[in-house]
Amino acid sequence: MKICVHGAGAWGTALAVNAAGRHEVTLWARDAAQAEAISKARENVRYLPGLALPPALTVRAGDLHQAQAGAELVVVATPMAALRQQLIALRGTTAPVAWLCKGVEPALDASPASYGLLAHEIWGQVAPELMAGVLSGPSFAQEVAEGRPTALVAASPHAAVRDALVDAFHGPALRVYANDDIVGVEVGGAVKNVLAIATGLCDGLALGLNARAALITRGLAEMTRFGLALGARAETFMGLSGLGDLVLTATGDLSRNRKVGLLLAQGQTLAQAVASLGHVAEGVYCARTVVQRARGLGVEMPIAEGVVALLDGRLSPQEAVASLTGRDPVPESVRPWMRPGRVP
Ligand SMILES: NC(=O)C1=CN([C@@H]2O[C@H](COP(=O)(O)OP(=O)(O)OC[C@H]3O[C@@H](n4cnc5c(N)ncnc54)[C@H](O)[C@@H]3O)[C@@H](O)[C@H]2O)C=CC1
Ligand SMILES: O=C(CO)COP(=O)(O)O
Repeated sequence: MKICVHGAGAWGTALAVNAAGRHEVTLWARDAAQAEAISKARENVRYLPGLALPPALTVRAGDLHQAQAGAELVVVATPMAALRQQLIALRGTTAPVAWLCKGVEPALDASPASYGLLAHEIWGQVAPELMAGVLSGPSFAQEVAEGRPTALVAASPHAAVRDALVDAFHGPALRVYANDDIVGVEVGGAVKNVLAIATGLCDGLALGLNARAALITRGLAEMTRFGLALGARAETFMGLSGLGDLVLTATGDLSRNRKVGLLLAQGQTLAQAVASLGHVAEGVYCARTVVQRARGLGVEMPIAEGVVALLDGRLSPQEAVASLTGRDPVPESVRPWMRPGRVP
């Protein structure tokens, strides 16, 4: 199978490396100098150091459509902030297209009517004619590149897209499950990043394992409520892109989002924490939008609200914790926490 991966960051490079042994893979970088450096060193020193690229993997820059000529699958591996422009650039592509980004597009402005979109909503807005979907699930790039066992989920309303993703990436160490609930899969991938900032903060403040388990469980309830209000299926949140990715990102020290929480707990400013990562931490950019959309839907997301107050500098780490521990008692069930008249 011929595959073209757009975006030579950590995740695009890792998946390209993984598939290169079985398929004809091209990794496209937007920056010609970056493509040349990767090609020469046969290593992505900037984003995935220490891993030799297989000889079969082609790295190139320049015209996107030339790079993907003849591809039977196109993978967009850029951060969420670049997805809109990538999908516009991909108009006219007849091969299945899948994005890997996990987030929500930042709102266009601060007005209540303007909210950020999930990836499939951007697709619907700018290039609905594409056969498209998302590949998500608990997967640190480093481990996938090293060939360690990993399970992903391919979600799309189009069976052809789900099948192409399974054909491309399902292999000896990488399992790819199919799901037609693209809303649920995308909500899981975006909200877990916000919750990982919260658990990073919790662990950085040494609040204990009980507190972390509470945050993960109640975080899953918030994620599910938000997803249900957007039309997702509840069972998706018990799957790879819900519980699976939440557990991985909230507890795994390879997570950039978790690292942001840990660094904020140490007293770093958000700007310092983000600068020290060298990679994108999508939770920083989508937390505000998630909360804004949840408010519009009448969905309560107290943990995400706490993260936004922390990121905005309205609450200190200790005050953000107090804003959660000091809440009035509520029932454990997911649905009653939705405001009246909004229960799906
Ligand atoms: N790294 C990981 O373990 C995983 C990351 N993801 C998601 O994949 C997405 C990408 O993450 P990473 O590769 O880790 O990010 P990264 O920070 O390692 O690299 C981002 C890459 O995107 C490129 N880029 C940025 N804007 C671009 C544009 N307009 N056009 C083309 N390329 C552009 C950058 O040059 C860079 O190569 C994020 O949404 C992330 O949440 C999902 C699963 C695993
Ligand atoms: O999405 C990921 C793992 O599934 C990567 O998480 P981070 O972006 O927090 O590193």
